[in-house]
Amino acid sequence: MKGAIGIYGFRVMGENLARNIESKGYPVTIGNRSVEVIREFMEGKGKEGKFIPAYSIEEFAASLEKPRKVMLMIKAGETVDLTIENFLPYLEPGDTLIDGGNSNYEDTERRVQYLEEKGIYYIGSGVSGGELGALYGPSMMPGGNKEAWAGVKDIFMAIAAKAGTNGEEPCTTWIGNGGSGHYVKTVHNGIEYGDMQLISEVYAILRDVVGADNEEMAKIFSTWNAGRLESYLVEITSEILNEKDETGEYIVNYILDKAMQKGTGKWTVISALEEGEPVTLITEAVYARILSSMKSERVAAAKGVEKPRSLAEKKDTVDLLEKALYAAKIISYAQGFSLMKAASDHYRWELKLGEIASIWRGGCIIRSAFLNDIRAAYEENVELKNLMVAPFFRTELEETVKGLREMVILGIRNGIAMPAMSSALSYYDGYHTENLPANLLQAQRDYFGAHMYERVDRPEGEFFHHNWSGEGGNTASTIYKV
Ligand SMILES: NC(=O)C1=CN([C@@H]2O[C@H](COP(=O)(O)OP(=O)(O)OC[C@H]3O[C@@H](n4cnc5c(N)ncnc54)[C@H](OP(=O)(O)O)[C@@H]3O)[C@@H](O)[C@H]2O)C=CC1
Ligand SMILES: O=C(CO)[C@H](O)[C@H](O)COP(=O)(O)O
Repeated sequence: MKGAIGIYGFRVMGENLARNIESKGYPVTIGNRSVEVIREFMEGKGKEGKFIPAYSIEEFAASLEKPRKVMLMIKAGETVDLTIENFLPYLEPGDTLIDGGNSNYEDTERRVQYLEEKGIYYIGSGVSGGELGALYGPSMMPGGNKEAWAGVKDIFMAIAAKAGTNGEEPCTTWIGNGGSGHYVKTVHNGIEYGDMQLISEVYAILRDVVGADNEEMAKIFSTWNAGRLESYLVEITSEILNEKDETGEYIVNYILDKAMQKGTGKWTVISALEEGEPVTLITEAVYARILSSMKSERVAAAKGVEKPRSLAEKKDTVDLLEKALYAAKIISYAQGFSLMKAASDHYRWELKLGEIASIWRGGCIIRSAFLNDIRAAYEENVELKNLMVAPFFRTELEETVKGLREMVILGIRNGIAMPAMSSALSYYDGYHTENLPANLLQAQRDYFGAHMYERVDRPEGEFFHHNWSGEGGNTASTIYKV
């Protein structure tokens, strides 16, 4: 028996993905740098299935059907470069290497080109869904060398989560060339950071202002999960809040409030700055994790600082929080999708935003009911500039932004940090403002540095300089961006 595909890297994601593939009838070669993991698996869960254990890279490559398909599920970074080098002596032109980890899209872009020169097809594929997603159906975002897609498409389609009314639409599609698959996964994770921060801010208001207990909060999230906020993250939040340990204590109450991160949120923000896209909510979500990690500084600073108290009526607040969460979520996705559009234009990836919304409906961490509405918005208008101005979302926001405004005010009145919600509101307000105060800012730039400005009574693109102090000359600085 030869492996139809090989999974190299056999921890949380690799093992579960391999079991998923095998359950669909494909024999799978399995390997890992530390081979004990493979031995243990073959003595346990792997005994019965069509798994082909490989205890060296040479054995791994030899056990695969040709042309070979090797999927790496390993730690991102230079580990991937090292592993590619280790595999190269055993691969032949026409073979395909897939990186299913959370790699940086720029690395993937480089690796696609590097391997193309050697005749090896390279796919950088985002895989989302965590442990259970990998096992029962993840969302997968493959991009890279298109010629390789035909060879792996059937396996990807078979193992991906299924969405849609009939549950028959696979949550995977070819994303585009170069590093586009990993780029889309990076933005997915950025949006994931945003969703998690928003939910955490709701939790802070419920816990610290409303005074709701874990059981009540779990019920609130569970009720929301039956409505327009239906999503995996809202669902698991309800379960997390209810979970007790063996002593009967709520586990979440004992978890240290220091958030960690592996880097994909940061990459989203770096890309947003490079593309000139105001992805403020995800940026704040990344900073919120960083601030949370400064636990000892926070503890010291908090001593003796009294929080303002402004109580709120429970029923009204819960209703307003639902609106706030929904509005902020729309705004966050508007930013994320706008970023993907900008990157797509920049890198000429031709990303199909409706399809991306579609494959995020199942399997992945940000799966939610409202991705159906996002898909519909892009189906209606592929050139949509911003989700907030799509007719459906415009109406939804008109109804819910009031809740967001009220909850940000409530947070401010109670000294609760609401970075994601307040940045969402500022973005919404800024985007819907005809006259921003940037005229004054432009005047300041021109005053101190002769950087020039455009005028409201002249066509855009025509630049002016004024000698504000009377002492400067008429020479203006040139217009450019570094
Ligand atoms: N966990 C999750 O929920 C998700 C993870 N991902 C991504 O999938 C990939 C795998 O994730 P996960 O299963 O959590 O595992 P980890 O991210 O913890 O990575 C561990 C794997 O990387 C291998 N590895 C580390 N260093 C090297 C090296 N120098 N050479 C060869 N192999 C090495 C390990 O081998 P060894 O056992 O020998 O140490 C092990 O197989 C990562 O890129 C991750 O970001 C994607 C979606 C969800
Ligand atoms: O890719 C994922 C889900 O889609 C991972 O779970 C992700 O790595 C989590 O990121 P972080 O550790 O930065 O919170």
